[in-house]
Amino acid sequence: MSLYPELKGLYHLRETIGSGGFAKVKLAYHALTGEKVAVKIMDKRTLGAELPRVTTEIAAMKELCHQHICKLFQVIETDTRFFLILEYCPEGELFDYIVSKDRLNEAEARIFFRQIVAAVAYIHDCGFAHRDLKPENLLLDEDQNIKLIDFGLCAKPKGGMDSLLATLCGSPAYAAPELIAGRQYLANLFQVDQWSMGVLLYALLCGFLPFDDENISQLYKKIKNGTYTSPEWLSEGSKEIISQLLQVDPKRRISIPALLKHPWLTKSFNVPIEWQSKYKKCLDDDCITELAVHHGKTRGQMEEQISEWKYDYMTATYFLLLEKKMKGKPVRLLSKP
Ligand SMILES: COc1cc(O)cc(Nc2ccc(C(=O)Nc3ccccc3)c(OCCC[NH3+])c2)c1
Repeated sequence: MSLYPELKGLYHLRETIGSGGFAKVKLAYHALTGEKVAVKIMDKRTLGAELPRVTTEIAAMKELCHQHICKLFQVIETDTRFFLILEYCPEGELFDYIVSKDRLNEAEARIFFRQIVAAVAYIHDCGFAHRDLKPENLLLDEDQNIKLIDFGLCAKPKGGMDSLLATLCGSPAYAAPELIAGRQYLANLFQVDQWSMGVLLYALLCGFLPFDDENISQLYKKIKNGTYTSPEWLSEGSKEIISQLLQVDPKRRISIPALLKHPWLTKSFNVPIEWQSKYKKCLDDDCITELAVHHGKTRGQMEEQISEWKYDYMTATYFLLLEKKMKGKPVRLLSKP
């Protein structure tokens, strides 16, 4: 008797590859494509007060589709559990990679950091702030590309910046002070990710954290004052970009647009960071055709069904066929249902 009957025939579960507070992550194979996935399993009974984080994360991930963000393929919810079917990132955590190499040289840190900035620029453009950027939340796929994970703490201010700015632009004379402050608050909400990226870049280049102390109140004092030291191996360029990110005053912190064309990040690439999603908005013909043939439907019927983006098994199968195509594998399903 399978431990998780909900997955029977859909996913073949294998070993546990991670377990944290409220979740266990297992390796699995998607039955119809044979592609590997990660399955994050959460028990509702132990989630308790954390439950809103899961619904926040699921809502956010359904809106995010980017080459440097771990993709959500399917959500299975039962009375007692959540199953998130996620993109497989076999090279593990960036954290472990840094530790294995002690610290990274500028060229390698630059490659990773360009991908991290691209992912953050994309989620900010979608109206989200991640708010929990750290090496443990940056995984590596089989090509050592960055995949941002864990959107449990992300925030999407209701309607995002636009609706709030529209209110202010519409009739600022009538806007309440907290709304004006809210605007600053909202902007700052997004700026928190820049600070975390400063800590990340420092960790990549140094192999340890800029602010660290066993005593938590000492640690908070260092962070609030923004006091950190730069090791002698850091170049002037590295020290400069880190200091522009680790500005205590969020208004003085470098913006994402400025970061995208920052000389330290464009050095030896000579092009600004291409942060937009590489996923096409339109559906992929080969995947639609294979799915239509497999399910004995017309292409039109298949397109209509996929376009509902229900994050059911059909959504997962479409995305995993697309993954196969992007990896140069045949766009084929493995067996009849
Ligand atoms: C949006 O993507 C998310 C959200 C989320 O809340 C959690 C995760 N967690 C993941 C996703 C994938 C893996 C994974 O593929 N790991 C892995 C695979 C093969 C070998 C080694 C690691 C994952 O791993 C968790 C353990 C990493 N230390 C977590 C994604």
